[in-house]
Amino acid sequence: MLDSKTLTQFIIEEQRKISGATGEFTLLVNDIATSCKAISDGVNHGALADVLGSAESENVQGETQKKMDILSNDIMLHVNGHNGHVAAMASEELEEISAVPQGAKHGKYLLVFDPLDGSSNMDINVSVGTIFSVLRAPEGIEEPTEADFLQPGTQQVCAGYALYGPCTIMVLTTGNGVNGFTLDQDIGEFILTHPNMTIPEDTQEFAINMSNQRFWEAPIKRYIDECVAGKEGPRGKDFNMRWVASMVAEVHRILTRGGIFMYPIDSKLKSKGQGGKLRLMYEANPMSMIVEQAGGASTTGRERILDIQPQEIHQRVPVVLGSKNEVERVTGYHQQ
Ligand SMILES: O=P(O)(O)OC[C@H]1O[C@](O)(COP(=O)(O)O)[C@@H](O)[C@@H]1O
Ligand SMILES: [Mg+2]
Ligand SMILES: [Mg+2]
Repeated sequence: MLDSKTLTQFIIEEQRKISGATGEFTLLVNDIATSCKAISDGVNHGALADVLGSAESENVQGETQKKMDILSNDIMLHVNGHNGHVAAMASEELEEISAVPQGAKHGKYLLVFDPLDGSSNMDINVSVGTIFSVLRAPEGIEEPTEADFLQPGTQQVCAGYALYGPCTIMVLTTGNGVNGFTLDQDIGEFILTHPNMTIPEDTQEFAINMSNQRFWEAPIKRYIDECVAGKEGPRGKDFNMRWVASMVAEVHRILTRGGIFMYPIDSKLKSKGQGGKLRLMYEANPMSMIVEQAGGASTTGRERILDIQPQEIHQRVPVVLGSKNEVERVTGYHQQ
């Protein structure tokens, strides 16, 4: 085991290639990794600790928060807010952005995160995760505002997730490919186990919540009908289907064996005045950077997600991501 690289060693080596790197980014990634180790420990305790079930509160999305949503949010804020590497943070579980505590040193990064993704799976012991995105804070500004966070996904310095499944894995990119690290619970270190993850351009596996079928737009209906028609249909090949209801688990499966994941816009979401289900800043953007860095593609069905100019911190967008040729086919159907 000791001949494998730890996450910290890997990031230090990467940063050495960047002239002018101060080491602050390495320390930030270390803090995020520490946060995810603590969240992993919480998740793994399940009913042994008071982390299952709902809290008596709602988040800005109008969703009833799970106890683990709140605990993981507190962990991310506490661990990353006190070490002087971030200037401010934003979270799925907070309506407003969170400035670093009074008196704490301000760092040069902005941290955006979904502290617990797939939280509807927490009580049924199915994989959940944490998703994060790192942006640069505007220089010389003491108190960043929400507007400073509203940068297109192409401006991300780093994006990653931790998946709390049968084992805990952290996957991240700093713009030089995608690497995965498995948490060795014995030594408490993330170890490089999945170097240079890539997504095959073709796939025969799709993921979508089929129960929304009657609300879908025609291009999505056509694409899924053709997949379901299989060999006998215009695609001439059979497709398999998966739906874990944790975006982190879907994306990890796609990074591991290919696939296409879709949470498209539909008439039900539109009727609620929503631009999609998933959130741009802390779900779609970080996952899109990872997917593109692994050779895949990520669109709304109509445009590249990383090119979108964000309008507000909890903005929702349609998501179609994964194996390049399938994503391009779905996007093509939207243009016809
Ligand atoms: O409940 P549905 O329609 O299956 O949606 C599942 C999707 O919602 C999410 O759970 C939303 O994320 P949160 O759990 O962080 O709110 C995604 O992880 C997942 O892909
Ligand atoms: Mg989520
Ligand atoms: Mg969440």
